Amino acid sequence: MSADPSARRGIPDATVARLPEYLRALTGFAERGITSVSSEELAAAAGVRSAKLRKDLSHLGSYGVRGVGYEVDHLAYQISRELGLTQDWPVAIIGMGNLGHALAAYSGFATRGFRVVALLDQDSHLLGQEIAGITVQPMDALTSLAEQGLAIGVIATPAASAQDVCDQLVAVGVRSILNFAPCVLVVPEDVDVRKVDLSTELQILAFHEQRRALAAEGALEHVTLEPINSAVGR
Ligand SMILES: NC(=O)c1ccc[n+]([C@@H]2O[C@H](COP(=O)([O-])OP(=O)(O)OC[C@H]3O[C@@H](n4cnc5c(N)ncnc54)[C@H](O)[C@@H]3O)[C@@H](O)[C@H]2O)c1
Repeated sequence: MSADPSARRGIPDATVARLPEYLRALTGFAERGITSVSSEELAAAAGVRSAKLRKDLSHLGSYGVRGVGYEVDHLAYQISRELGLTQDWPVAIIGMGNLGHALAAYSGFATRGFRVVALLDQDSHLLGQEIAGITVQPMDALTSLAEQGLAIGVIATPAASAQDVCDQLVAVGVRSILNFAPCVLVVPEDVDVRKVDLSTELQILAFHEQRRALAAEGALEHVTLEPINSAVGR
């Protein structure tokens, strides 16, 4: 996914990171039968300031129409195309424990263009089991799966195994990895790794909660309490 259209057109990473949120908001409008939205309405639904939204969307060449706003379906299509979601992305999940089970059963991937094609684990007790209609396979199935086409590998193993699993994915040509294990993965330059870590998010919330409490006690002077979303550039 490194050769995506956004990178070619120089769309800032921060903008790319907000596009899924705009898409989610637009999908919500479409589900309610709303066909056009103002930048203020869309910005509010996505939790960003409208000036930032307009700037983000201008990178896509989408400026809206004065007095009308943005056409919901068209903008959703533009964003989906930019994110590569108009293509089909076959996904393999590795590590079918608690998290792997939950991810496999999550129907939201399919509706966003990510098709879970394989579930893998090294535990012989799990092999052959069916989860969400897909049979769990051993790790050596990776090579033939990659030959059939595998775009993204999701790592849901313990941290101690994650690098090894990552290396196996890279060896069969997978270039996009979503890592849930709490560790840093070492990959070649042309491989993209995204890390999901709920504990980090909780720690950030705890930090802001603590600052709020200290400010309320007057223990922190001259502290401006910014909205927490500013931490991710909203
Ligand atoms: N990112 C998050 O927010 C978040 C949340 C929950 C859990 N986690 C992490 O997700 C991972 C999985 O958590 P869990 O509770 O599902 O664990 P689990 O122990 O229930 O499942 C792990 C699975 O990985 C398999 N496995 C281990 N080594 C393997 C290898 N080399 N190749 C293939 N499969 C292998 C095991 O057989 C097991 O089925 C852990 O690293 C955990 O810390 C992350």
